[in-house]
Formats: sequence, C-alpha cells, structure tokens
Amino acid sequence: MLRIAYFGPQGTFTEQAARALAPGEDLTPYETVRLALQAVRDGAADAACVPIENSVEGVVPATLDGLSDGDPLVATAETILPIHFSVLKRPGGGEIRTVASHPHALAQVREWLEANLPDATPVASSSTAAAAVGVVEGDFDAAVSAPVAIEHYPLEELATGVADVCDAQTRFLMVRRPGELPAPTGADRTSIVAAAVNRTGTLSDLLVELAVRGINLTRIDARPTRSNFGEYRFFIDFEGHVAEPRIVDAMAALRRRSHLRFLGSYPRADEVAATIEDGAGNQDFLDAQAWVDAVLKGEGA
Ligand SMILES: O=C(O)C(=O)C[C@]1(C(=O)O)C=C[C@@H](O)C=C1
Repeated sequence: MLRIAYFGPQGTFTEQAARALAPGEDLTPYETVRLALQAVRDGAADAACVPIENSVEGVVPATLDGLSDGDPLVATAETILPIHFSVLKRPGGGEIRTVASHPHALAQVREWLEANLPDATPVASSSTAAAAVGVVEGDFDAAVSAPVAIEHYPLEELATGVADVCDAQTRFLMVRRPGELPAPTGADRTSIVAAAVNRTGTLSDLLVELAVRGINLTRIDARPTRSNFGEYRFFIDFEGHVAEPRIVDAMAALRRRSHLRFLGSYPRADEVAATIEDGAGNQDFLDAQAWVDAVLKGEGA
C-alpha cells in the first residue's frame, strides 16, 4: 500500500483530492503543505497531495515555494475539485463573532460573509479543517470548511453550498521523488519553474521558446526568489509531455536560457488534448531531425 501524505488535518479539500487520486492507499495528514512535501523528501511518504491553484484566488504560494526549494519533486497526477463550502458551528452554539478558514477559502466566501455574518470577524487558519478543529476547541465560533469536515468533527451546519462563485474549482497535484514518468496520453500538462537573470526581455525570451514551437501555456505565475529583492522565479505550465519530441526541443531551449527545474509531466484532469500547430507536431520534429541526421551522414541536403 502506498503511503500518501496530504495537506490536512482530516477533512480538508486536499484529503478529498488525495482519496480521488489514490483510492484505498494509506493517507496521513500533515499540518502544512511544506511538511507534507518534506515527508516525501524524507522518505516517510511515497507521494504527497497538495493544492496548487484555485480558479478564484489563484495559486497556493506554499505549494509553489515548496516545490521550487529543497530536493526535487515531480507531479505525476492532478485532479480538479469543485469548491463550495459548509459553514460549521458548535451544536447549539451562541453568537458568531469569529469565523475562521484558510485564506483562500475566506476569499471565496467574502460576499456571503458580508451578507450573512456581517458582524463576524474573519480569522485566517492553516487549512479549512484546522478552522473546524478550532471551532471544536472553542477558539472560533464558526469555520468555513469542506463539506466532508462534518463527518470528522462534532459540529453542525449553519449553511451548506456556500460559494461567491458557484463554479469555483481547485486543482491538486500528487507529487513524488523523481522516478519513472507517467506515460504520455496526448492530453498532458508539463510544469516547470525557471529562474533567469534579471535583464531586459528575459521572460519574453523564455515564452518565445514555447510560442515558436506552438506550445500552449496553461498557467504562468511569478514568485520572488526570496534571496534578492526584485528577482523572480517563473512557474510555467504548458500543454504536452516531456517524452514528446516537440517538448524535448522546447525544454532543451529553456534549459539553455534559465535555471530550470522540471516539476512533472502528467495527464490533465480535464482530458483536454494538446493544441498542435501546423508544422509543430511531434512527427514534424522527428522528420526535421531525420533530415539533419541525413545531412550529417552526407546522405541528403
Ligand atoms: O484547506 C483546505 O481544505 C485545502 O485543501 C486548501 C484549499 C486551498 O489551498 O485553496 C483548497 C481548496 C479551497 O480552495 C480552499 C482551501
């Protein structure tokens, strides 16, 4: 049985994602994303499930920083969950003066809180489930939690199906120590982080390497390097798998232009097939390479 670390405690959306990605495996909650990733690096877990981006609030900084620092880890799978919340309180309970949750969750229910609990003070907690634990322990009066949290904690629902944006989604990754890659499916995503020198055109030079090969971006984010003010790392997701000739070509070019870390090639949860531009398909790259090989052997021109 695989040992799967996940961003917990029990009852987070991430636990739900881990169950979807690794059904029947041995799941262990860790209090922070960093600790879940560390468990994989230390060998205490075979893989970790962590949130990466939300359609309303954007990226999860702890995950980006956790993947770019420390020993390399690579994503082997992703899943996307619809996000709507339950607001939980102690049974009976009294006035709701504080309402706690993960900052991403609070940001996704801001309008609901203003309309329904205008006098309650929002308080940030390490996860949606940590907020539920805090309510059980009397630290807060209510928690904005994943619907499954009610199964883990002796709380009652003040409201369910809460979301300012009704079709909000969060994407989660399963990451491991580098090893065998998942096979290409034709509907894959590749994730990288690139640090380049601070000079005019650096970012555009990186993006051009993808654009000229007809490779479609699915996400780009910048995070500070944390060492030199004003220096950034670029987290780039694009369509395709590193085992494809067109992606190999792009990765080699990016590697020449930046300090590059490969963060994985894995099947897309939405199964959207990669866009292939005319003349930029894998066979086009293979044919071009075969032509160059023939030239080198003196067999063609
Ligand atoms: O706290 C949780 O339940 C999580 O799994 C984290 C997280 C996030 O990081 O965005 C996941 C989904 C929701 O968007 C809110 C919180």
